Amino acid sequence: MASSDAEASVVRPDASDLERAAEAALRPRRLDEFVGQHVVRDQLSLILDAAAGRGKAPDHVLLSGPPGLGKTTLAMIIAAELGTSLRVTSGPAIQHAGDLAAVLSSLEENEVLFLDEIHRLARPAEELLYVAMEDFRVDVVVGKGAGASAIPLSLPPFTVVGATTRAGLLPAPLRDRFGFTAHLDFYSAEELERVLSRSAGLLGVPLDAEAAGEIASRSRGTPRIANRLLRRVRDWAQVRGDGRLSLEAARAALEVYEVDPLGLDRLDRAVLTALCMRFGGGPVGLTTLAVAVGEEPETVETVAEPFLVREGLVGRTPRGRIAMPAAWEHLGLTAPAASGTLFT
Ligand SMILES: Nc1ncnc2c1ncn2[C@@H]1O[C@H](COP(=O)(O)OP(=O)(O)OP(=O)(O)O)[C@@H](O)[C@H]1O
Repeated sequence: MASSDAEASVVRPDASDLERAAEAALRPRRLDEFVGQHVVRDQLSLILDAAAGRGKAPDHVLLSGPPGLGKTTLAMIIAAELGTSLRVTSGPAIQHAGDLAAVLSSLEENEVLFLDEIHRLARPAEELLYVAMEDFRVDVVVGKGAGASAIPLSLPPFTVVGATTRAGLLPAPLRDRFGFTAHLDFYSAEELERVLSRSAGLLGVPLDAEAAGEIASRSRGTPRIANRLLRRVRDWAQVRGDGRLSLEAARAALEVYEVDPLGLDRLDRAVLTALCMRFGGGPVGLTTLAVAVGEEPETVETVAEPFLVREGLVGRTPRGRIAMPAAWEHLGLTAPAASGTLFT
């Protein structure tokens, strides 16, 4: 998604470059500051303590889950807890196997290599990565064609932390090279309230408990969105209020940014409205639906749809997308009697 799209909406879970800079200040630095995800935290803490006790690099770690739930944050925490540095790259940034070989061969002992969007690595780079992760070796190919030969180059021990929003797209041989795989889940409203009160403390703004509750309930279970909404409420309180982040300030600011009580934004509502009003509740194909709302199919599928499906507003069927009863209700519309047959 283009960064301009991300900046245009406060509730999309992706982050633009500007957004990332604002986020950096709010990132938890250590495992005990990381809110929620208790099981993952506990498992990770065992792995890190054991590795520290042995004085060795821990197993490779794969983190999966939707955007904005803390994968990058956890990778940084892993490096910090191990007292080592973090090298960051991503699947799309690696065009050729040689690019990855260059990164791997410059790693220092026990460093952590964060590979974001690992499902987007090109196949030759993926194959090079298997060997590097398993045998701590890269084969540097010299020459071309029949005269080409591979010179093995040993690497110091290191840990790969891979992150993906699409774990299902990872080929099994790559998945198998990770000794620990964790799936991050959406956060509860109570956990998001804790994220918000920590962030408000760091920003030095007074956040009322009711306001924290209101923002949390409209944050789509996502800390990145919670922090973003907090900053927008802070702006409102500073410019139009008395500086205090009260319930009133939260509601007024969220109205200005068109975040509705479920946390839906303009694109979500456009999708629901098109589904119900133009297509009678569906089923309708993704491409047709995307044209109707003036967006790319990929944006509708990866940005709007997961949350709408999770909230039970949209259903996916082999014949296309359908509006669920909750969608009609949310828009204040009455479902046509015939649409009931879609669910039987
Ligand atoms: N468990 C948490 N506790 C407190 N803050 C969190 C937590 N998880 C995420 N955050 C906040 O949310 C922001 C987004 O997190 P992060 O960048 O780690 O997400 P991500 O899963 O890597 O997203 P993407 O896949 O889009 O890169 C961080 O800046 C951090 O402030």
